[in-house]
Amino acid sequence: MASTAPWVSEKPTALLVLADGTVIEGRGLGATGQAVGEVCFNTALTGYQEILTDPSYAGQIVTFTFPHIGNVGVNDEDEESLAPAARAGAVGAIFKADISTPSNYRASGGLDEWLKKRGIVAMSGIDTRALTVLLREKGVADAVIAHAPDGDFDVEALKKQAAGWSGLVGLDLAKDVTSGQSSLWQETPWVWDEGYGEQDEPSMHIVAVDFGVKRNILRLLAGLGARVTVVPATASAEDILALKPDGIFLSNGPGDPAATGEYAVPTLRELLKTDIPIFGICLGHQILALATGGNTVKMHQGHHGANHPVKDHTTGKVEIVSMNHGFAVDTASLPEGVTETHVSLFDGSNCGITLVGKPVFSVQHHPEASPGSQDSHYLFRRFANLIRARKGEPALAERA
Ligand SMILES: NC(=O)CC[C@H](N)C(=O)O
Repeated sequence: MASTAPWVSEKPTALLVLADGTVIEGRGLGATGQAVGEVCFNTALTGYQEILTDPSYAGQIVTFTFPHIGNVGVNDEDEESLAPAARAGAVGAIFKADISTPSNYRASGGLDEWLKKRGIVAMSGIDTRALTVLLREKGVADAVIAHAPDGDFDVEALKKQAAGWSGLVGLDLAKDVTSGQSSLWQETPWVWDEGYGEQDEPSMHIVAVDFGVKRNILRLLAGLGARVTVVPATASAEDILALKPDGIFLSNGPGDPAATGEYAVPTLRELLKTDIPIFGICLGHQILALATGGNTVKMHQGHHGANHPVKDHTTGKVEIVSMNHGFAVDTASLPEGVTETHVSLFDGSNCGITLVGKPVFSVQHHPEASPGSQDSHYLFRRFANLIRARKGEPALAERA
């Protein structure tokens, strides 16, 4: 099937080629060349820069259901990835409307230039509603997004490339985006130095295992009054414990949790033998579930948005959250001693667990709210309270 959007009358300068041979034409934006990845749709109305720089999107091409993306430009603070390289984040982006001139007091530049600089291949002028319907019906798709300003494409080669890609199942991508593990950036361990939030003197030490950590998570951990040391995804339990943490944080990250779990699960099982509080988000949640003996499964279309309802069974409250995951913890696989704490009200899938009698819990969604509502910020205070309880300090109010 070839589909040309009615408003594209010129020669297409970008193609999205799905593994099943579907070819969708549009206007090229951002980096030229091509990128292979899994196409998913994100329903957030805001936060496109946070979304595109979320390292959990490595290996993925994001199509935005909101039609007008780019109108507030880009700035340095909204960058979620700590690594400057393109591969620490989405590899491709799909928009309905062309990018307009940025209009916002925070903007330091335009989205198109930024996409180019970051190496993200993008396209506009396509019917993103039709593409979303297709992804909802058939599930997320392996694809190639290609941008050639002269409009010359070898469509057959692109089809072959899309069909030949392995897909995300079985892929450990955390090792590619974690700090210290690649030539991307930082030596590890390193200490977060963008401020301690509310207090000058840190009162606790949190070691964050970086599977592709987002900047706003580190900001919020520091905001608890913590000194935060970041270690690579492959850090051993010995390395982590040598840092004498008061709490251990397991970050979000890209790829298949079972693949990353091959090295992360044995480490975590060692850490679970201690009484140190542990908090996991997204990939960190999935790895915790795997460490307890549970399973993860690939989802049909995943959850990607900033408007998902999740229920916290421990309080009975519903929170509106940011989501970005394509794998999920299989609730039925959770062993005795693991309690489900949160559930998605969209499809009933698992969104949180706690280990009975242990100061250990994790959630599937993104309580750092980047982008998205701040309903789940209380989870950071819940973590701080576990650490404070172990130190004999009084609890903070969970909800501000
Ligand atoms: N945001 C995340 O950490 C995503 C976790 C995992 N890569 C998934 O897609 O389910």
